[in-house]
Amino acid sequence: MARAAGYRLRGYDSIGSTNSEAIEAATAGDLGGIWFAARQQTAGRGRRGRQWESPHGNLAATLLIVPEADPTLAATLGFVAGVSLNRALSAILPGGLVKIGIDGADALEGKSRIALKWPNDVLADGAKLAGILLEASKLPDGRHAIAIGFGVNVVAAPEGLPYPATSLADLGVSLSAEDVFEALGDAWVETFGLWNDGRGIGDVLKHWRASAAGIGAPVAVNQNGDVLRGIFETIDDAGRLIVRAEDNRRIAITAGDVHFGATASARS
Ligand SMILES: O=C(O)CCCC[C@@H]1SC[C@@H]2NC(=O)N[C@@H]21
Repeated sequence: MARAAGYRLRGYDSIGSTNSEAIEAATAGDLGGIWFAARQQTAGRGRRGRQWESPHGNLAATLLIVPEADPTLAATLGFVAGVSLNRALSAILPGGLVKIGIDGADALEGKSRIALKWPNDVLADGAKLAGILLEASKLPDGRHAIAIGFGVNVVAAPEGLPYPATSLADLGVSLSAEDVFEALGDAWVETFGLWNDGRGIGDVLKHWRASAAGIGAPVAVNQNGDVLRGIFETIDDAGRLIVRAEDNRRIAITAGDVHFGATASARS
């Protein structure tokens, strides 16, 4: 892999899972500021215990960091990851570029082809292009090592999923995983600076909301088989999904699978 602005880099041609490698390194006392990037994963992991396909040529990269922020704030790094990936991919995809000023939604210009889907997906033209998996491991000194895993479908998208998926190649972009990694590394440094040990989470969330898919639209949220239907109102300042339920209750959701549309089913 090419370059990892501001961090150490461990590159692999093929590996089981960059997230597993990062957590193992942290457990062995390697304390962060390291990117683990691979051209292929043989045991890639997705959210909620799912498998993540990482054929040769797609990007699999994990950043291992040990933030000073407390664990609740550290969990908001998923939004830093989403905003970073959104910035990197919006700059890469023709017609994907949207100018987002530091003040968030007010500075949004035009409409991007790239959107963020709560909690951790990146969509292109409505289909899943990339996913993020955030995992934490408690260190002996009480701090938490955070592994932030990014999977981007660069050359191929998985088939047979219950939702649409796409790749940069499908979208007519012929870039390498190295190119995408470089763009992601730069966008991460910028967005992580904005996060500022958690003090800037409000600004990060403004950016996230400005690129969010489905705000104001019908949504179905599947929480381990329980399905909540309503209108997706916003993401609150803790990063929770706020749904106005059909019985008018305002419900804050911390985990679940989201499906958009008036006929949103609760497929995962
Ligand atoms: O959408 C999801 O379910 C999250 C996918 C996260 C995949 C990435 S690829 C790099 C890192 N290593 C893994 O095993 N998973 C994450």
